[in-house]
Parts: sequence; C-alpha cells; structure tokens
Amino acid sequence: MTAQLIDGNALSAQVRAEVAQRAAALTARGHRPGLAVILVGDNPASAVYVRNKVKACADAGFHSVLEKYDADLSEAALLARIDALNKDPAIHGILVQLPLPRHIDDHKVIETISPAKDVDGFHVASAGALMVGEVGFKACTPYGCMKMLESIGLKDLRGKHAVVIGRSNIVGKPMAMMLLQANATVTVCHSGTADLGAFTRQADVVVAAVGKRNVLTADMVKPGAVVIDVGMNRNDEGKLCGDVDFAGVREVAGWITPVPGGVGPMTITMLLVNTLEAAERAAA
Ligand SMILES: NC(=O)C1=CN([C@@H]2O[C@H](COP(=O)(O)OP(=O)(O)OC[C@H]3O[C@@H](n4cnc5c(N)ncnc54)[C@H](OP(=O)(O)O)[C@@H]3O)[C@@H](O)[C@H]2O)C=CC1
Ligand SMILES: Nc1nc(=O)c2c([nH]1)NC[C@@H]1CN(c3ccc(C(=O)N[C@@H](CCC(=O)O)C(=O)O)cc3)C=[N+]21
Ligand SMILES: [Mg+2]
Repeated sequence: MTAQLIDGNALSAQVRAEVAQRAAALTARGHRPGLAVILVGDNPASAVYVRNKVKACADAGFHSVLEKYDADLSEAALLARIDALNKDPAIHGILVQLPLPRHIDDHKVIETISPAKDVDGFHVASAGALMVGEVGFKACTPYGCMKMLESIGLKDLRGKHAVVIGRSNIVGKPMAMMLLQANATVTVCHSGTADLGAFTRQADVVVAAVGKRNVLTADMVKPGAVVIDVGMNRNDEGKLCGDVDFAGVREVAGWITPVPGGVGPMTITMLLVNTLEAAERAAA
C-alpha cells in the first residue's frame, strides 16, 4: 500500500481563496489587511521565503511591505522600527524573519512586537495563550500542520497517539500543545531521546521537525500512520527535502506530506489567516 498524499499546495489554494474573499470584504469597509515583513542580512534561504510571503499577501489582496536591512543594522534601530510598526494603523501583522544576525537578541525583538500584531505567534503572550487555551495567534507552521490533519478528517485526535520529533519554540513545542488541545496523547522526542523508533512505531500521527534528512525511516513507522514532514533540508544534489525518508516511508504510512509542496506552503497560508484575523479584530 502506498500512502495518500496530503497536498499542501492544494489545501493552501482552498484556504487562500477564502482568505482573499474575507480580505476583500474588509478592504471594502476601509480596513485592508496589512503585513510588514522585516529581513535583516542576506541569508539566501530567508530571501526566498520572504519573497514567497510578500507574493502570497499580494495575491490575497493584502497591503504588504518588505523592509530589508543590512546585516550590521543595530538592535536598537530594529527595535525602534518595530515600535513604529506597532503604532502604524495600516499594519496588522509584523513578521521579523529568523534567523537574525548574532548581535541581535531574537528574544528581545519578538517581545517588542505588539501581541496584537504577532502573526508569527512567537511572542510569550501568544505562546502562553496557546498553553492555557486562550485566544491568541498560533504559530503558523504547527497551525498549518493541524489544518492538514483536519483536511483528512482528523480534527479530533481523541484516542490517537501523536509523536512530535523536535522541541523548538517555533515548531515542536507549539505543535505538541496544539495536538494536546485536539485531544491527542502526545509524546515529544528530541536529541536526548534514547530510542526514537520505539516511540514513533507506536504513533498514529508523527510530526518530524528536526532539520536533518532521514530522521524518520520506514522501519520507524506504524503501518497506516499519518506522517507530517516539517523539515527543510537539501540533499546531496542540492534538492529540497524533508526529515522523512519519503520514498521508504510512503510505502508504510497511510498519509504523508511531501517536501516541497507540504507544510511549507501551509505555513505561509496560516500567516495570511493570522494577518486577516488581526485586521478583522482591529476593524471590529
Ligand atoms: N516548512 C516550514 O514552514 C518550516 C520548516 N522548518 C524546518 O523544520 C526543521 C526544524 O526547525 P526548528 O524547529 O526551527 O529547528 P531547531 O533546530 O530549533 O530544532 C530542532 C529540534 O530537533 C531536535 N533534534 C535534533 N537532532 C535530533 C535527532 N537526531 N533526533 C531527535 N530530535 C533531534 C532538537 O533537539 P534539542 O532540543 O535537544 O536540541 C530540536 O528540538 C528545520 O528543517 C527547519 O528548516 C522550520 C520552520 C518552518
Ligand atoms: N519569523 C519567521 N517566521 C517564519 O515562519 C519562518 C522564519 N521566521 N524563518 C524561517 C522559517 C522557515 N519558513 C518557511 C516558510 C515557507 C516555506 C515554503 O514555502 N516552502 C516551499 C518551498 C520553498 C522553496 O522552494 O525553497 C515548500 O515547502 O513547498 C519554507 C519555510 C518559515 N519560517
Ligand atoms: Mg541571535
């Protein structure tokens, strides 16, 4: 049996069409959704992602601004810029692309963004809201993964065991919280996990968010399981690939997300959803 694909491009197109409709309605009332994206330095991967985000905004009818700064931008100057965007009524969402140059403290930057405009969902107030089940912006990548699960009929995960590989603040940890909120029984694995396969083999849902190729191979997957691949890596030929050995795992899994065309486009889609929601709240 070969796994069915969860197509992130197709699901994105569907969600983005709804977003564009709601954005048009807001724009007609004089509240066009606006996103500001800040890129510091010249990381080529970041430049690609940021361009995709700005293009997705334009396609959905949003106002968007891309601010690019040299790698030697001072932390104080960046914080001052965020402060100005916090006060700008045309801007509903602020995204500062990570990673930042070493001399800038990411934590300070994220905490300077107004929680009302934190469409990445990285602010401690957003993370805290998710933790206690209150309203706040959800981190886009895990939020997109949840939408993918919902698209295959897994909105409620009662009775399911979900295993998350990775515990970063931007993917693994919020992913685990969202799965828990959806009633899954959740296990979080990381670099200190002794026998990863022993956990993943029990999983009905596996989310791989590590950043290393072939972290999850066919022998580590329960037949029929749902496999969500967040990883973004390059193989020896320079081609984009995830954390999952796709060719092997697809022969065992029930559902699998491809890379590219899986979680990546959904991340951008949920950024649009969050920005739209920020604009709707501001207009209310
Ligand atoms: N598609 C998308 O939209 C996005 C993709 N990504 C991609 O997802 C991946 C993860 O990103 P991010 O969370 O930021 O990465 P981090 O490097 O911050 O976190 C990686 C996690 O993986 C764990 N880990 C490392 N090696 C192993 C191992 N051998 N077995 C089990 N766990 C391991 C680490 O453990 P420990 O905590 O112990 O160090 C850590 O928790 C990257 O490839 C990134 O490019 C990220 C964001 C968005
Ligand atoms: N403040 C901040 N917010 C982020 O959300 C954020 C960030 N910083 N830093 C980097 C990571 C990574 N990330 C991706 C988003 C989309 C794709 C994406 O669209 N990928 C396409 C392919 C893109 C390509 O061809 O390279 C796909 O998987 O099909 C990938 C990765 C967001 N991140
Ligand atoms: Mg830093």
